[in-house]
Order: sequence, then structure tokens, then C-alpha cells
Amino acid sequence: MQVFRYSGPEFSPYETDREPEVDEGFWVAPTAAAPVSAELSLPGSKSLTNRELVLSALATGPSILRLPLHSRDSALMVEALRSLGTTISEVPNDEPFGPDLEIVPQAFTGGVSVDCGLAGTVMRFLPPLAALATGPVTFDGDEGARRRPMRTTIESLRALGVDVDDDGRSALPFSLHGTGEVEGGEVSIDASASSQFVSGLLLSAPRFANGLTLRHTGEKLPSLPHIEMTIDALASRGVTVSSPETGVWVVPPGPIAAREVTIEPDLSNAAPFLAAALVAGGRVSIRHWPHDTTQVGDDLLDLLPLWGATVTRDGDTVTIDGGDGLLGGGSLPGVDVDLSRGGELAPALVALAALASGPSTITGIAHLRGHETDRLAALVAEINGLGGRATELDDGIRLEPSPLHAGKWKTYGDHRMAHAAAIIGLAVPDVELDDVRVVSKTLPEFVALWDDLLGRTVTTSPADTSLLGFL
Ligand SMILES: O=C(O)C1=C[C@@H](OP(=O)(O)O)[C@@H](O)[C@H](O)C1
Ligand SMILES: C=C(OP(=O)(O)O)C(=O)O
Repeated sequence: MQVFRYSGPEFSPYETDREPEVDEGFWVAPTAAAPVSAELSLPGSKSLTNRELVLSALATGPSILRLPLHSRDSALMVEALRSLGTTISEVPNDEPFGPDLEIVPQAFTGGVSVDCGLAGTVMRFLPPLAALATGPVTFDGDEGARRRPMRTTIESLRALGVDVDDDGRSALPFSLHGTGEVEGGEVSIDASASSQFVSGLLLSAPRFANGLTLRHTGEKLPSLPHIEMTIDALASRGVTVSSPETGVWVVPPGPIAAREVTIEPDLSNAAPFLAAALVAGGRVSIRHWPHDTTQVGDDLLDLLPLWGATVTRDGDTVTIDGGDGLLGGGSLPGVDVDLSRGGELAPALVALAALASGPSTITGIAHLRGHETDRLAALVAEINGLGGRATELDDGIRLEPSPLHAGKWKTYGDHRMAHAAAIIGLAVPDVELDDVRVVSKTLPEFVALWDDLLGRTVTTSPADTSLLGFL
């Protein structure tokens, strides 16, 4: 496998080293010429890596992250923590996806600007931590990041006594003025637009003088497994978060322990690879699939059988068998599925539904309008641009069966829009992505791994990972 670095100021801090087929990001998704038969390893989870980076910076001593993700979102988190004073260094390993990281906490200093890029985890997890710094910290990001919901982060910090200056925007850019401590106490928030508002507060709350009692007042709360992941990561560092009733979390003040932690592979990023078995036919295996995980990508093992997949597990390798697949003469059924637990799985699963021979309704995903782009509008527009019949619902997307044809596909800065196009492109020739470099947000190796999946790739040696040296 060859490791790519993508360039382009909006998308990535990496240096240029592109393959010709991703020239300036233009990429024609390859069709599957035969059933797939692939066994892949995937890089680390974005959600786990960025939580563990934050907790390591807040901890009482040095931590080591084994097999962390190296992508734009994790690089932005590393750079932000470094600018706030944390020492983060690379520790070489023999693995293909980049070095381990050692994090040595230091007192947080202000007078810095944090670039959030388009990373929800950076823009929602770091402001509560930055409130513990001495001095002003400014947050900004990509143009698309300025459209993402931030009101709840800003208002909750104000409710905790933090001085935040947002010029009335309730969005990026904004500044806060850290005094070195946060009183903490009780706060009520509406987290219906993103679970990350809850996670961001819980992560730093042990360092608040009085801890935190957090109450969610909105009607719905998306992405519950991601909140479980936050509580689990805190528990592994000696902080017990209790939940006396649904939508209420109590975090006691106290030390956050240092630890050595191995980051699980990103199971949400497994979605396009596993879905490929259903389209091309054949089998796709993912190595190192955890037996017990808070990652919502684990739900794929229950979701993909709705489209006809068979799931088997051999040790820590999980295999999805797509049988003959769509291209081998099979068909994909229509499905009705609520993805409120795992909205980040929606683009890949909507792509499968767009290839189905029956109608599908994917619901529980209204909050995806505030993701990297308005994902409901983007998926509907791009699927219909290829001849599909998708309609936006209040809470999701409805898809009627329709033959798809060649055409252009816009990625809107959204890595998962690229994943969705790649799935459709397996069955539909000449799906042309305007910019596949967006994959660098969480999986810079996407194109190389996709080529591996389709048996189109050269091999790599661990030395190639030096190409990832952007930290
Ligand atoms: O906490 C996290 O790591 C995440 C939470 C979810 O956010 P939302 O609740 O905003 O969907 C998820 O979609 C995102 O990809 C990662
Ligand atoms: C919603 C996502 O990302 P973020 O962490 O930027 O919210 C995602 O990866 O699907």
C-alpha cells in the first residue's frame, strides 16, 4: 500500500506528494472489475485519538498513545494542544500508519489562536480546556467550520463563568479569556445539534474546581455511543462519571490519570470498505476489530446484514461476505433504518441505499445538516445528479430505486461524501469527484486502501509512513 499526502490549504497541512490520478484532488472512482477479496488494517479512530490527546494534556503525568490516528483532524488537535503549552512528541513504531505519541502535560498558556480546521472534536473539545489557560485563546477554522453549530459550547462556557467574546455570532470565530481556573458547578445545555457539546464539557470537567453537573434539556440527543466513549475514556483514567437520570451527567473534580493506551482502528471508516463487499460481491475482512468497544462503527455488523451481508469473526478479524453482490447479479433490498446513534455512518449507508432495488428511508439524522457540510442536502443533490431519486425529509433521506449514470460528484470538503461516491462508483462507471483530498480529514490513506481493496495497488513498506511526517 502506498501512503498519500494530500495538499491544499483548505484541506490539509500535508506536503505535496500526489499520485497522478489524484491530481488537484480530481478522482474518478474506480469500478469493481471482479468480486473483492481483501483483508485490510485501518488507521486509528479519530474519536478515540482526539479524546485521548485531550485527556493526556489534562492528566497528571506523561501518557503514551499507541497506534494513534495521523490525519488532518488529529494533526489539528496536536497542534492546538502544543500551542497551549502541552509537549507532544513522536515515538517511532513498526506500524504502517505513523508513529506513537508521547504527551507530557504542562500548564496551559494563552495568547494563542487555535485552528479547528473542520474538526468538530477540536472546536467542541478544546474551548472548555482552553478556559483553564492563563490568557486569551482564539478559535477559528475553515469557512465550512464557521457554519457548524457552536452556540451550545459558547453559552455553556458563559454559564460556567468564562468570558467569551463571539461578537454576537454564536459561531466561530470567537475568543475566550482564560483565568487559569473554571469554577464549574451546574449547567443546562441543549445538545440536540451535537453530542460533542456534552463530550467537550465532560472531558475537561474533572479539572473544574467543583466538577460539573451537566443537564441536557433538548428533546433528542444524537450519537449516544460517542458520549459513552467519553465516559469510558474518563473511567480508564480514574474519573467516574455518574448519570443519575437520562440526560444528566455528574463529573466529580479530581485528577485525570496518565496512561498508555492503544487506539482502536476507526470502525466508522470501515464502512465504505465493508459496504464494497455488498456492491462488488466477495469478502472484505478488517483486522484488529475490537471485541468490546464504544465505537458506533461496531453497529455496522448489525446494519450491513439488513442489505444481505453475512458477518463472521475469526479472532480479531471481522469479515463481511457480500455473496454475489450487486455486480454479480444480486440486488440490494430497500431498508428503513434509524441512524440517530451513528450519524457518521449515514453517508456510506445512504450510498448503498441509492443502489438498492427497493425504496429506503434513513432517519434520525437531522443533525447531519450541521456536520462537515449539510450532509442531507449534499447527498440528495449528488445522488440525484447521477440520476437517483432521493428526497430530503425533516429527519433524514428517502430514496426510491433509480438507475444511476456517470457524472460529477461534489465532495463539499466532507470526507464521508468521498466515501459515499467511492461506493457508488464501484457499480457506476465514471463517477468524478471534484476533490478526493477531503479524505485527509480522518483517513489520508483512503485512495491507497481503496486501490488495495480492488487489487489495484503497489505494496508499501513501513518506511513509506515517513511521508506522513506532518507533526
Ligand atoms: O465525539 C465524537 O468523536 C463524534 C461525535 C459525533 O458527532 P455528532 O454528535 O455531532 O454527530 C460524530 O458524528 C462525530 O463524527 C464524532
Ligand atoms: C461528523 C464528523 O466529524 P466531526 O468530528 O468533525 O464532527 C464525521 O467524521 O462524520
